[in-house]
Amino acid sequence: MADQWQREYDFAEKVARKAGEEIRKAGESEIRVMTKSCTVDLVTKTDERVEKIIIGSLKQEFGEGTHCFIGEESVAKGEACILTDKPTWIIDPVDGTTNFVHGFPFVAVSIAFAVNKELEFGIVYSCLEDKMYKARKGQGAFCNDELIQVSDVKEIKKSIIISEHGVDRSPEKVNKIFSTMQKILCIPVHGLRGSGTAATNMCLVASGAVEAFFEIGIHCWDIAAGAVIVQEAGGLLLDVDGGPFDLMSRRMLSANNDVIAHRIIKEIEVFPVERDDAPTHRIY
Ligand SMILES: O=P(O)(O)OC[C@@]1(O)O[C@H](CO)[C@@H](O)[C@@H]1O
Ligand SMILES: [Mg+2]
Repeated sequence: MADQWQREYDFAEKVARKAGEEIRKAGESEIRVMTKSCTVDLVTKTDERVEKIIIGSLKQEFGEGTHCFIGEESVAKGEACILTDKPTWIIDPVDGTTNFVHGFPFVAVSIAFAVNKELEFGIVYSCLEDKMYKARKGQGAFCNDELIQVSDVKEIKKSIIISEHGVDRSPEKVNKIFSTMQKILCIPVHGLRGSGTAATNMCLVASGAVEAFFEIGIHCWDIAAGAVIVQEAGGLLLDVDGGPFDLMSRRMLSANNDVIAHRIIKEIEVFPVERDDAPTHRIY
């Protein structure tokens, strides 16, 4: 069916815009900060409220029980994080909560939709910049309705690379992350960056502002929407060891092309993380 999931896609954009408005408004008053897995893993009432608004709106539009949901804050409260073949929404209501709390201007709403474990579309609304990124499988990627494309740079020495350090601050992991960053910086690349939101980072790859973004320790809700956007903009997704991308593995490299991707992979010091769908999963 040609327009299957079109209604879901159109509605997701509306919901993302509404969620972004809520986040912008909430940022104007005092933000009450709480923590999740550790003292640097921040969450606010806005994260929880916006997730409820998104899931509530989707249930109202498409009917209770027809779709499954994986939402960051619902999982934090104990809901399952298992991707099945059923139509499933994968949601990060506020990607970049630390940025939101500090007034650092990159905060995104990330909404993806998967069927038979395949991502059908993704919406990333970078709400403080008012940039609506979206992509549907096979139909290209857009920012504010303009077609976007990854960069055509193939020389690593002419690239900008993004990575993030996450909230797990155990010295062994931090050492590996910074050792990887040091090696990449000293290739040398033009620069290293990080916006503080994985969803936005992926849109920066998709729109050609940077050549690659990789991270070990991200979650499916951080990257599901961005994954479609990067691929539809002509980029690729891989595991950080060069194997196939696995949404639930918490390991991801997105790049403009395979030359850049494999040059970065040579430098990445991989460390173990528990999968999102592991039965004993502890949220980081
Ligand atoms: O908790 P939040 O704000 O939704 O996630 C913020 C975030 O920085 O955490 C990831 C893990 O390091 C990031 O890359 C991701 O985008
Ligand atoms: Mg979040």
